Amino acid sequence: MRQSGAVSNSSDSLFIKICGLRTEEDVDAAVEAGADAIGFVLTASPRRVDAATAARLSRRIPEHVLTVGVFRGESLDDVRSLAAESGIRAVQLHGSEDRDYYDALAADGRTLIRAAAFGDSVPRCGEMGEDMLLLDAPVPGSGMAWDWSRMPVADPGAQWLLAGGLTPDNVRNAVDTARPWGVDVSSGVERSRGVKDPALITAFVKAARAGR
Ligand SMILES: O=C(O)c1ccccc1N[C@@H]1O[C@H](COP(=O)(O)O)[C@@H](O)[C@H]1O
Repeated sequence: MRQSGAVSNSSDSLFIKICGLRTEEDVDAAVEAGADAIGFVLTASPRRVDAATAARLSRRIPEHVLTVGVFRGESLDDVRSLAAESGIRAVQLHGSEDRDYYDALAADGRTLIRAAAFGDSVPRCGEMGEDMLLLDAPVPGSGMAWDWSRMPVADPGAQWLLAGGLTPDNVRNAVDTARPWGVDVSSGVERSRGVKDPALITAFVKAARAGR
């Protein structure tokens, strides 16, 4: 792994990313609960924030928590300028970006997360030079789950995150079944679409790490 993108878990346990945060209250809840990464959606979504808001919220986040910008289909120039303006350290890409695109962001020193839908062929972490691979449902941010039970027979490589339809109620079973390096959640910690619930954020982190 590139040194610039090196990522470690805060507690040598499951890596936990909470995504789509928009308020100070939600950011504080995620940090206090022990999240390893916090995501800001900088692309079209009910959870979208502008770069200035992401920058303001990022200033509340301690250094050991990775700040992530989520993108889908933006040009390289747009991602670069939004990442610089918001001050996020990692970039999560949901589009069909090519290797040159990844390499350019890596050269900027960004940690890279490649998002892919789980399908017939399982992608491997690092194929595009990314630091983490996120395996998600076909529609990201929809709250829809996929068949995690297929994961023990597939091998996506070291630092892969399970996403798609996770909740405080199902995350422990999902982790025990699929054995990911980390998990990522958005819809499952919301009281309504795009509106996070701090109590659900706390419950998610607690449930994900239960017994660890
Ligand atoms: O949250 C969104 O609206 C979104 C938009 C565009 C790309 C990704 C998005 N979210 C990502 O979706 C997964 C899982 O979400 P969920 O828990 O099933 O709602 C997560 O990685 C988000 O970062």
